[in-house]
Amino acid sequence: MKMPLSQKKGFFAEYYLKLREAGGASCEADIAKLSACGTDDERVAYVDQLPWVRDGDADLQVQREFNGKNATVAAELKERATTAFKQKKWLEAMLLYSRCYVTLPHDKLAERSIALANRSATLYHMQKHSECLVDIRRALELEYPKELVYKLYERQARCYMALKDYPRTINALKKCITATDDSTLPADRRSKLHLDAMTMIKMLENDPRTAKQAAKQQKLKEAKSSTPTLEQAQTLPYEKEFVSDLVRIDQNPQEGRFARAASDVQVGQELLVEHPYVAVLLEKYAQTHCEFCFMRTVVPVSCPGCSDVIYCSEQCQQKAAAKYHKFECGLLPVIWRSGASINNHMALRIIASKPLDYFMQLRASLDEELSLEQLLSLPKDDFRRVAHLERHQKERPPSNFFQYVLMARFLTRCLQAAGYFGSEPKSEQVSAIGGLLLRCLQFIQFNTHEVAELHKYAAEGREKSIFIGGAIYPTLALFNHSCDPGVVRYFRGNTIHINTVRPVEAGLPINENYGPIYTQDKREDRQARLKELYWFECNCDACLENWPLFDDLPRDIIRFRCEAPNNCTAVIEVPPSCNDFMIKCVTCGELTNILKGLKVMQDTEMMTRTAKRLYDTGDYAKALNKFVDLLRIMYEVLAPPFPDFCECQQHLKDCFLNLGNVYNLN
Ligand SMILES: C[S@@+](CC[C@H](N)C(=O)[O-])C[C@H]1O[C@@H](n2cnc3c(N)ncnc32)[C@H](O)[C@@H]1O
Repeated sequence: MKMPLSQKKGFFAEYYLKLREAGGASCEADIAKLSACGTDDERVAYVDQLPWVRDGDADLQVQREFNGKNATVAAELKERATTAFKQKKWLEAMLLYSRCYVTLPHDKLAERSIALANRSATLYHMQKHSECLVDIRRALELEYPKELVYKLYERQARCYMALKDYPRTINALKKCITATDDSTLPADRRSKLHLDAMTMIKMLENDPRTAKQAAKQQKLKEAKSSTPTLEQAQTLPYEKEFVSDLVRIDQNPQEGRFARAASDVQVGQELLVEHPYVAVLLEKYAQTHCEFCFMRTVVPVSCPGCSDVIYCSEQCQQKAAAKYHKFECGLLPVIWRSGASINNHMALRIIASKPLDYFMQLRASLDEELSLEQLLSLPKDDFRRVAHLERHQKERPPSNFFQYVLMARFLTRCLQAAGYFGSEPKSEQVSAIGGLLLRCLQFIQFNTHEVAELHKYAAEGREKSIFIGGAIYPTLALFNHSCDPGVVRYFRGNTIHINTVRPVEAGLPINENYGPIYTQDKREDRQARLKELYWFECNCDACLENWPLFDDLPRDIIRFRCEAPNNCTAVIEVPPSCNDFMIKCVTCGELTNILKGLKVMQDTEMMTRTAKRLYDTGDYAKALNKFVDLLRIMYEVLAPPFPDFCECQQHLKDCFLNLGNVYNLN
C-alpha cells in the first residue's frame, strides 16, 4: 500500500514540489497573479480556488495521533531502567525512568508514582538531592503503594540531611516512623528502623543549628515564603520583565522603528528583560527541555495526553495546556514530520494561544495603521503587538507569497484537525485564520530570535552557543541591526536579557546584531546576508567606514580621541613609537595630550590579566565587573575599533552568556 504523503518525513517539501509539477504550464502565470492581491485574505482566497492546488489537498490530510502514551512500552522502559540501576549506571537509569514516566498513560497513577519514586532513588545516587526531593513529593501526591511510603520518607530525610536542612530531616524521619505502620516490614526490621530514626532525631534536636534553622524557616513561612526549592528555581525565567528608561523607541522613514539612548548609557547596563510573546523549542530538545520555558529539565512533568514534550514543573505544564498545548497535543508528530520549521510552528502557536473569537473580533482593526505610541501602549499579550511588526509585504515577490500561503493552508488544516474551529468549522472563519497565519509567517520571518544555551566543555576549555529554539520578543523586535552592536543578548530559559557592551551616547541608536559582525565577517558578506535574510542595506559605521576584520585590525597604530574642548569627534592615530605627547588633531587643529591614553593602556594590561583569571576560575560576576571597568576606561580615551577593545568586549559577552542558560558537558 502506498504511504500517504502526510505520513512521510519532511512531507511538506514533497507536497510543494508535487503541486508545482501538477500546476504545469499555467503554474508560473497563476502564481504571478498573486501580485494583484492587496491583502492576505485575498491571497489565501486566490490560492484556494486554483484547481491544481485544490487537487493536491488530498495529500494534506492531517489527523491527530495519540501514539505517545503506551503502558506496554513504559513497562519495557521500566525494566531497562531497573537493569541500568542495578548496574549502577545512574545517568542511563535516570533517563530511562524519565522516558518510562512520560510514556505512561495519565490514569496509571500507581505506575507513574513508582516511576517517579525509582527515579528519585537514581537521583539520590547521583547526589541530585533537590531534584530527588521534587520526585519524592510528586510520587507521594500520586498513588504510591502505602506499604512502601516509608521508604520515600527515609530517602527524603537523607536528602534533607545532605542539604543540611535539619528541621526538615527531623520531620521526614518522623513521617517515616509513622509510615512504617502501613509497611509489611518484619517486626525486627521495623524496630531497627525506628531506633535508628529516633537516634538521629535526638541527635539533630540537640544540635544548636536545628533550632536556628527552624526559627528561620518559621519566619519565612510567616512571610508566606519558603526556602528556595527547585520548583522556585525553575520559575526563574518568569523573573520580572523590565525596559530601562534609557531606551527610547523611535522611527524614521529609512530605518523604520529602532531603539535609541534616551540619555548616556554606560557599558554593562541591563536595558531589557523580556518574556517571549511566543516561543517554540526545537524538536531535538523536546525530551530534555521544558516546552514552555525552555529550562533544561532533570525531573520532567509530562502532558496528560501525549509524551511528545516535557515540562519542568506542573505550573509550566498547566500554562502550556491552557495556552496552546490543548491544540498541539497529538499534532506535534505531524508538525515535526511535515518538516515545517520552528518559524512555521510559531505561527500556528500564535493562533492556537488565543480563542477563535478573539481573532474574529480583532481582524477588522488589523488593517489600520498604528502609531508608535499606540503600539507601545498595547498590553504585552495583545496580538497587535506582533501583528504590526515589520513584514515587508510590499517588497514580497508573488512566489514567496505562494509558498507562505501553502504553509498557511497546511497550518489551518492542523488547527482544524485539533478542533480549533469547533465541530462544525465555518468556512469564513477558516479563511480568516488562514489570512492571519499568512500574516504571522511574514512578520515571524524578520522578527524571530534564536534562543540559545551555552555548552561548556570544561576538559577542553571550550564553550559554544547552541540554538535550542525560536521566540518573538515584541519590544526587542523593534531594535535595528548594527555590525558593531551596542548590546549582547543572553537567555534564562526563554526569557531574554539585553545588556550593553559599550557606552552609547544620548540620542544615538542602540542596535543589536542579527548575525553578521564586523570583526568576523567581511562587509560584502555581511551586507549580502542582511539583504537576503532581512531585506535591508546596512549603513552602520562599520559598513560605512569598512572597518577591518579583527585579524586585520592594525596593531601598529593607537587610536586616541581628540580631547579638544570644541567637542571634536575626530580620531588621532599615533604609532606606538611616537615620542611626542602633544599631538595636533588634523580635523580641528587643536592639541591633545596622549599621555593619559598611554597610561590607560598600561593600566589595562594588568586589569585584563586579572579579569581573565577571574573568568577562568568561573567567577563570572566578578570578571564581568572588571571587563566593564576596562571597557569604560578604554572607551574614554581611545576610539574603537582596536584589538584590545574588541577582545575585552568578547570577554564581556562571554561573561553575560555564562549568567544565562549553561550546560556543562563534562
Ligand atoms: C526586527 S525588525 C527591526 C525593527 C524594524 N525597523 C521595525 O520598524 O519594525 C527588522 C527589520 O528592520 C529593518 N532594519 C533593521 N536594521 C536596520 C538597519 N540597520 N538599517 C535599516 N533597516 C534596518 C529591516 O527592515 C529589517 O527587516
